[in-house]
Amino acid sequence: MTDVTNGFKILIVDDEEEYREVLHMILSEEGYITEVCNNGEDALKKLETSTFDLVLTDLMLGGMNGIQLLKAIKSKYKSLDVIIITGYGSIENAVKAIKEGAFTYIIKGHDPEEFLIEIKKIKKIKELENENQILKSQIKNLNFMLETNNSTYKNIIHIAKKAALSNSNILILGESGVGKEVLARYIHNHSNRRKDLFMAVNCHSFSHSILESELFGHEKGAFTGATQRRRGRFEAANGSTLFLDEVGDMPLSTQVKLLRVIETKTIERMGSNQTIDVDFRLISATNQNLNKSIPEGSFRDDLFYRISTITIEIPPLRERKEDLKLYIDFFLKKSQGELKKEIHTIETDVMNFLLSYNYPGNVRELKNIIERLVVLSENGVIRKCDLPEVKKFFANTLDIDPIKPLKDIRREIESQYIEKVLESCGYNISEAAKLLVISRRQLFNKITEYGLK
Ligand SMILES: Nc1ncnc2c1ncn2[C@@H]1O[C@H](COP(=O)(O)OP(=O)(O)OP(=O)(O)O)[C@@H](O)[C@H]1O
Repeated sequence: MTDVTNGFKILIVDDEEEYREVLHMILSEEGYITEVCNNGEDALKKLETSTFDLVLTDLMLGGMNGIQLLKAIKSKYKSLDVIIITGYGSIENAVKAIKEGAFTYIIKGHDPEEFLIEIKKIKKIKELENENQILKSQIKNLNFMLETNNSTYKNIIHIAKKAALSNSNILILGESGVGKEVLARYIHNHSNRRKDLFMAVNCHSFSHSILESELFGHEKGAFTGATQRRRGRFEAANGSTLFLDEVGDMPLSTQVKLLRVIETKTIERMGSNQTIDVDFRLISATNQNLNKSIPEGSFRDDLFYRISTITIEIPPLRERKEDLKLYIDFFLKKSQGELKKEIHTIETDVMNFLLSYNYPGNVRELKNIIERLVVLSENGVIRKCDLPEVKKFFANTLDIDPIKPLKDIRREIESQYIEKVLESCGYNISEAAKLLVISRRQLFNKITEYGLK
C-alpha cells in the first residue's frame, strides 16, 4: 500500500454491491480513504455530515440517478468533484454529465489503472488549488494589520478566532472605518469555509428593490428589466460566508425576508416559488445604534436576536491609541510598496500629529492620510506642508480664550501636548521622550511639574 494520498477521501455510490466492493478494495489498496453508499439519497445524507474530496457514482442508480445526484452535489458543494461510472450502453448520458459539471466518466470493466490516473489528476488539482488558496490568503493577510497592544482589541481577535470555527451568526458593531469588514474577512479566513469566496453585500448601496434582487436573485421577467435569470448573493454564498454590511439600513420588508432565510435556510428567487436550499455563514455589520433603531421600529428585534448570536463591538481608533504606531508603520510600508516610493524621513510635526490626532474617520482616515503623504512625498521625505490637518490641529490647540500671559499659555499648551503624546504611546516614557526629542529625565520632570499621571 502506498501512502501518498494524504487522507484523500472518496465516496463510492453504486447499487451493485460487487462493483462497489471492487472499487473500495482497489482504492483502499492505493491508500485512499473510502466510504460506500448504495443510493444517491444516502450519499447526500453522508455529505451533510462528512467531508469528501471526490464522489464516484454510478449513472444508473435505484431512486435518484447519477445525473440527479451530480446536480444536487454541485448545487450544494461547488468544489466537490464527481466522477461518473457508466456501462458502454450509456456513454451518451455520461457525456451529458460532464456538461453538468462531472470531472470525467469511467467505463465499468475497463482497466482500473485508467481511473486511478483520473483520481490522481483530481488529487493534484486539489493540492494546487489548496496551495493557491494559501498563497492568496497570505497575500490578503498582508492587507490587514491585526496586531494590537490594546487589551479590548486583543480580546476581539481572540473571540473572532473562536467564533470563526463555529457556524454562529456574528454581528460586528462599530463606527464607520474601524475595520468591521476587515474583521469579517479575518473570521472567514479562519473558518472552514475559507476555500470559498467571501461574499459581501452593502445593504446601503442599493435601492430597496435592487437590494432584494441582489440578495435573492430573480427569474427572467420577474420585473421590468429582468431580461435574464440571475442568481442572488444568498445562492452565490452557498458553502461560504455572506457579509451583510450596513445591515442596520436594510428596509423592514427585506428584514422580514432575511429572517425567513435565516430560519429556513432556503430562498425563492424573485418571480419564482421554487424553494432553493442555501448554506451560508452570516456575518452582519452596522455602524447604526440598533439599541435605538429597535424601539424606534426601524429594525426588527427578532432579526436582531437571530443575527447576533455573537456580537463583537470594535472600539473607535481614538480609544486604542497604543496601536497607532503599528497602524502607521503598516500603512507606510503598504503605501510605499503600492506606490513604489521609498520613505526615509518623516518630519517630526507630522509624526506628532499622526500620534495625537483623534481620527473621527478611524482606520480608514489614517490609511488615507498616510497614502496621501506618501503620494506627495518628495525625495523620500514626508513633509508637514503636505498635511493640511496639521495646521488645523495645531491651530485648535492654540485657540485659547481669554488672552493670558505668554508664560501661562506656554505651560498650558506644553502640559496638554505632553499629555497627548504620552497618551498616544500608552504612557511609555522612553517612547514619548523620543518623539518629543527630550531626555527621559526632562520628560519625567515635566510630568511631575504638570501633575500628569
Ligand atoms: N486592521 C486593519 N488593517 C488594515 N487595514 C484596515 C484595518 N482596519 C481597517 N482598515 C482599512 O480601513 C478601511 C475601512 O475598513 P473597513 O471597511 O473594514 O471598515 P468598516 O468598519 O467596515 O467601515 P464602514 O462602516 O464604513 O463600512 C479599509 O480601507 C480597510 O482596508
